[in-house]
Amino acid sequence: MMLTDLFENDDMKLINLLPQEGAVHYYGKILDKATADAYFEKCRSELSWEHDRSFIYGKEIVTKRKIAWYADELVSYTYSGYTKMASAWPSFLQEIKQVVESHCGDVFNSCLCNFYHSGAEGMGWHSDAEKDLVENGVIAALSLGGERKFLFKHKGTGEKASLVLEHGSLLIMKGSTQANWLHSLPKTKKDVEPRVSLTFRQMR
Ligand SMILES: O=C(O)CCC(=O)C(=O)O
Ligand SMILES: [Fe+2]
Repeated sequence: MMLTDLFENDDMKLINLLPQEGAVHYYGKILDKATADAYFEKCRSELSWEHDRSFIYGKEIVTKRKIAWYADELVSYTYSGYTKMASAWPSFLQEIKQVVESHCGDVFNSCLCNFYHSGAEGMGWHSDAEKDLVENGVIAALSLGGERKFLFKHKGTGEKASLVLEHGSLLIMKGSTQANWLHSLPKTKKDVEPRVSLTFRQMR
């Protein structure tokens, strides 16, 4: 490595987990355990969790996983035949948003929160490139609770990458990641603790 390479990035521990056509940075644990524990508990008890619903091939799908959605403006968005309304930010979630923003240097105006009760719940292969999101925008995912594996698969070559999302950790997906890669949170037979992910997003 040349000396100049060391200075290309302010934060030297950051390496791109994707080999091509996108950028995924894992910051590791950005919260100490006590703070992460307290935020997990607040999220679990205070966010307005609902099952996610969609219509796929004319059939209504209700997820076991629960979601909650917050945004600067109380916008709604429609996908798969359902219109969802954003809620106003609880102050502790805004506090977390600021911590996340201070780490990655990007600014977010919404947060989709996921609650996985156990390893029997996960999220299948998808990318987050809805038309309501800024094109090639940044998504920052803060993980709280049980550790889970997270996978990436290239849409063209099928190439894979994976990592473990720890309690209190931050993962950033940016650039052309959503255009070129799918990601998933696989279900697991392991006895894992409940998990919350806070996915901060940039909406148009
Ligand atoms: O739970 C996670 O860490 C990721 C969830 C996800 O991919 C999403 O909300 O789009
Ligand atoms: Fe996603």
